[in-house]
Amino acid sequence: MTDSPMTPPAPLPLTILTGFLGSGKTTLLNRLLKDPALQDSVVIINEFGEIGLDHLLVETVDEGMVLLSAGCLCCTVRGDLIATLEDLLRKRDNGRIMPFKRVIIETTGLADPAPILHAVLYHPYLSLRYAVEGVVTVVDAVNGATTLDAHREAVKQAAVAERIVLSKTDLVADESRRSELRERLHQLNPGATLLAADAPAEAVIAGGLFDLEGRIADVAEWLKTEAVEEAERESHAHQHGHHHHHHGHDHHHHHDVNRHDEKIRAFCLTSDQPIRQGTLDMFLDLLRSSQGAKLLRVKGLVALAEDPEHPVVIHGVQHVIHVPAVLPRWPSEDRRSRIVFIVDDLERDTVEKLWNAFLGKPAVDQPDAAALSDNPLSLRR
Ligand SMILES: Nc1nc2c(ncn2[C@@H]2O[C@H](COP(=O)(O)OP(=O)(O)OP(=O)(O)O)[C@@H](O)[C@H]2O)c(=O)[nH]1
Repeated sequence: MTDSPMTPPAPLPLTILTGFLGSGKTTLLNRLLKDPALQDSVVIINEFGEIGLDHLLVETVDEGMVLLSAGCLCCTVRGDLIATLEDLLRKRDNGRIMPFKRVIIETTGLADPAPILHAVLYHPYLSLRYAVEGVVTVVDAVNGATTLDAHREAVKQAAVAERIVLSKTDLVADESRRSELRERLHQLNPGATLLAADAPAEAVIAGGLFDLEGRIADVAEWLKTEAVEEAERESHAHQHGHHHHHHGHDHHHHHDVNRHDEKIRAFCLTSDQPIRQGTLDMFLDLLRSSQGAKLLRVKGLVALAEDPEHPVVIHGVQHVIHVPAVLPRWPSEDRRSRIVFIVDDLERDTVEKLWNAFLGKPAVDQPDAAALSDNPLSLRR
């Protein structure tokens, strides 16, 4: 297919690579960039990330930008990430740099990936030219648990990830320690795919919403609603289980009430009926304005009543909820609208009530308007 002046060019996949200080981001990236699948990538490293990419450098193409051996460009951002992303597009469009096919942003270890996601998703032009594939978070198997206990940034990085790469497992001989960390990460972010440090490049960087050719890949994989729903059932059963052994039994599970990740949870809301565009917009807008800071991540696939054949993909981070893409078709037989929420200190119930109210669904614990007026015992005549 050739691009005519009328059709906008296909958006370039963009991946955000994050992970706590020293977790192994650069090590992973160095390995990935040698993979042919990631040729023609641009890597953007922010100003604190001055790590040893030097041995890969072959040629300086522009100020602050270097050509890596594997056909990747690398640039270090000192200022504005937005300006850099725009500049890269301009140079690519003018043929001044290679026609890169993908952008990878490596953040500093203390970064919250949310503002980076915001920057791209909310930008009127960048959001058209870049397709955010998601966040890849590196978690170090040696220090992972301690870091999660001590730093909320690390918990957030893991909570918003599409994929979590476990590094340094070679340094942890004790399998039970490794599986404990895996279990904790799964509780924190049931939708994330857990990968080994030597996982193939495509699995780490792509495999999200878009594949390496920029085509829409497996949205179900991206949403992972089943994993989220299952984790919800488990945690529900777990809570109920606790009520039954109230009489001073030891608890097998050690619960630290101060643990950062206890308040971060994921859940999934669905609807069998297509939703009117206006209703969806109002729901998301009200949620965003009332709970914005607590919405670490919102992602979904929604059937609109106006055009049920073409589902829309919802992408949101905290105060910004963006509708970047209308899919050409449903990715599977399942045509339910599904929205996955990753929230911080926000009850499922709060969001669900709002959702039900907007969709006109009767709430479970309170009768809807019709039930009230039809009820013979109701005081209304
Ligand atoms: N044994 C082992 N060492 C690793 C692994 N991954 C990274 N390392 C080592 O961990 C140290 C930190 O790795 P980096 O890749 O620099 O970590 P980073 O996340 O980029 O670090 P910052 O950018 O400084 O936050 C280095 O000494 C790496 O060699 C791994 O899977 N196994």
